[in-house]
Amino acid sequence: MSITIQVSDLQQGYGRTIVLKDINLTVHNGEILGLIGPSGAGKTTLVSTIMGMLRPQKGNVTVLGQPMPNRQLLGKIGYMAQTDALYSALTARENLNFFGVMQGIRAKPLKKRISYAAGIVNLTADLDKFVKDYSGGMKRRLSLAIALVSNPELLILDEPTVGIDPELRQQIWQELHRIAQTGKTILLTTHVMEDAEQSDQLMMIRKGAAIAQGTPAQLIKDYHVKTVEDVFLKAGRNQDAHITND
Ligand SMILES: Nc1ncnc2c1ncn2[C@@H]1O[C@H](COP(=O)(O)OP(=O)(O)OP(=O)(O)O)[C@@H](O)[C@H]1O
Repeated sequence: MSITIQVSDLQQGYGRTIVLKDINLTVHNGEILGLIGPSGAGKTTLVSTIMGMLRPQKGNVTVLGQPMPNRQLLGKIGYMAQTDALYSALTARENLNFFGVMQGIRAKPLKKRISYAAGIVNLTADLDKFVKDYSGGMKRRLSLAIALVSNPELLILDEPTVGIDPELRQQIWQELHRIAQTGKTILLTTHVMEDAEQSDQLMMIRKGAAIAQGTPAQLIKDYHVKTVEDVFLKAGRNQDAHITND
């Protein structure tokens, strides 16, 4: 297995504010890494740094062996942001087409990829509706379809399952596992424990620090608890005890 993402001794923040400290992370191809943590923990900041949208304050980030930021790699990364960046005056199909063309996909394969991506997120019947008439959940699904359209080496999904019903969530997870099995790497952020349980590897972030890392099964074993949620709660208590003792 080769390494898709390598983060070494990362410190990141905005201006003088430090948001993340001492972050080390290795994600291999074919793996799904779940970043889990409470609101404001620094998940999006880490994802943005891996994408190359933010330059590390300290430390290094490489993606597919290249130091980030690196514009040339953007074509190999599919990104679903937390807030939907869609053209509401266009139809869903036109949005998919636009982003596909931006990624350099030729017309014939793009048509196929649009059918595939729309199918995964159950939007086939709504492809020709204007995005302004979409519900919030439909917009999330369309954003996910856009991230899937180019079949990228690395798929980065910021809270992909928000506003998505349990049945469709299951279907999306099946597809994410299938994509990973083809050797692609997936990084996603979530608040949802079911998503965490589905990930191959987890990184729990709280108050800007990585408080636990490993496979869900290993973490449950190491923390002597029954669920991933319990791991998170216990790791959080340990962190607070450390902060109080320092
Ligand atoms: N552009 C910015 N300028 C200044 N501070 C920021 C900026 N973006 C985020 N922050 C701060 O950085 C911290 C981490 O934010 P971040 O969005 O990374 O958290 P998160 O874990 O993704 O949260 P959520 O789950 O709510 O999306 C927060 O305190 C936030 O206020």
